[in-house]
Amino acid sequence: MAVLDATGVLAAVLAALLVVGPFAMISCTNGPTMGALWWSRRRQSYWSERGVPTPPSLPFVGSIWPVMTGRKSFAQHLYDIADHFREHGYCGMYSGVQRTLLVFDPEMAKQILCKDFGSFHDRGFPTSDSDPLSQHLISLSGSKWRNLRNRLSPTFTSGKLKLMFPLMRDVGDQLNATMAKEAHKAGGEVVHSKEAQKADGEVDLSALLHRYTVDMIGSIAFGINCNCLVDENAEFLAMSRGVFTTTPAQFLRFMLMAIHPKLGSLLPFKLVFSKVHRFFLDLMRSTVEHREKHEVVRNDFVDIMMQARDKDHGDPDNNIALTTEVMAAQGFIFFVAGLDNVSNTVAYVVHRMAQDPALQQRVADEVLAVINKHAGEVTYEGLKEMDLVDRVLQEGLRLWSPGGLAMRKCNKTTMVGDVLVEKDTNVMIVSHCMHKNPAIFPDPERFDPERHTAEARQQRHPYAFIPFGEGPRVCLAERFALLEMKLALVMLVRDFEFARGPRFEASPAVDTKAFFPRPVNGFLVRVQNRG
Ligand code: HEM
Repeated sequence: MAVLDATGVLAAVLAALLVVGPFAMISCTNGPTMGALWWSRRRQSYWSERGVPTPPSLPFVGSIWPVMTGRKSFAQHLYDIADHFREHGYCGMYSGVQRTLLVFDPEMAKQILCKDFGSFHDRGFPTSDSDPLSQHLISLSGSKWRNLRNRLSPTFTSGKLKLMFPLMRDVGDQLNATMAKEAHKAGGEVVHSKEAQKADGEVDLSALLHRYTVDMIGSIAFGINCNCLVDENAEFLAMSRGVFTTTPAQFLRFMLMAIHPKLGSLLPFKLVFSKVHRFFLDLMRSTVEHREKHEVVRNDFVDIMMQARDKDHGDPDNNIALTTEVMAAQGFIFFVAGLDNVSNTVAYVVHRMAQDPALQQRVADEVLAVINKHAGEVTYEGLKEMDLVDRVLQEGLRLWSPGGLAMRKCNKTTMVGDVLVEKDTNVMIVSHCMHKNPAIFPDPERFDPERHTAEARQQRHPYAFIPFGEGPRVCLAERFALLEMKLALVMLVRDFEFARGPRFEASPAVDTKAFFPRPVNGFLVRVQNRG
């Protein structure tokens, strides 16, 4: 979300000055400053007064200074705090003067995400009528969220996924074809002969799989061919990068929102670039017009939204009208939630297998045996039979941790474990911390798909491994994401072998400024034809 560079740091400094500056200026006139400092300190003593451990905090800024200065991503900073208090199962922190409870105990997570969902049904993200792309499932609250979620839930049922699978497989075939070309370009000569392979033959899997996910969401969510796997300069690819890019002004708004939501939403610009904003609105408008005019039925996400729109009625306070803008917001959030998460998890898994030829061979054996059984085809049913493929992806989700946080805002004071969580407290379930807890996953940095057998799952708390969140607000597209990742992995492993090349990084550096984990130099692996 927040990609921060030198200009971003400038914005962070501006944000800090904006918050601290006025008080500093008043300091010349002392009395009010002392009052403001006292007020800030008072708010920041909330957790210690209740015996909840917290990291150190700065007046007005709270515990998020490393994020404001761009030294750490928001998620990484939270992971580090949670790790420090791991034995405790929870801790407090402050964003500005706003209190947040971090939870990394499976039983408390279960209570918040599921048992007491009625007290924690929102994430507390602001939405605004003047910013139509903000009105999506991730941000909406209360009955409007419930109403929309109920109407969009049928998008990814098993029946719908089976209908979509031929479209998905077309994108998978294209991934396979583009991998062959990319490896050839890189000097691998994979298509022709193993012997002809030159010294490097490396391909950046992160970039390639990003193109795959854009094409997949374009096809499934918008019913269009984005052509990113075929054409590196496709417009959609530029737009998808725009989704993850933040200007200093937008970063300023983001930081102000972290300090206080009302401060951020007062600013007169939107969270995403206006060019990107217009692109998604125009795309949804033209797609809907085309379908209405030509009576196209495609059984995809746009169809589901159009059918739901035609049934719109009832109390506007509880109902969200599916205008073209609101539909565009849902398509937009698929782009935010469904690209890097998926592409980098698959890339990470292949990268791990490049370091473990025996595991890679076992995965390939399973893939080839199941494809053989299904008359040489990659089928929906066949993918469901691939147990080891499933487990290596689960292990990738655990270690790469693309969805390491589930956010909630308490809407009704509730006792959680031994902590009284008062209304308006922000709550973050730090699943990443549970996924790396040696008491739950011994030797946690080891890549071991055996952790995900049915027996192993039965032996741990059901909320100890929750890469897609849990409860009524669990990831809407969990089944789709798993199928999409499986398909990509199968299409790669079926025809190619992966190994360490000259630029291989065993532990790739992760971008400290990206919201979702992202490798700074991509995932470079050497590729050759499967012999
Ligand atoms: C590896 C891939 C993915 C991971 C790890 C992931 C993870 C998550 C997590 C942790 C949440 C929050 C759950 C909670 O608060 O309890 C979430 C929510 C969501 N995800 Fe995903 N996700 C993935 C892929 C996708 C894809 C491909 C899409 C869309 C096509 C998507 C759409 C959504 C939506 C719309 C929500 C909000 C649900 C709601 O609030 O009702 N996700 N996801």
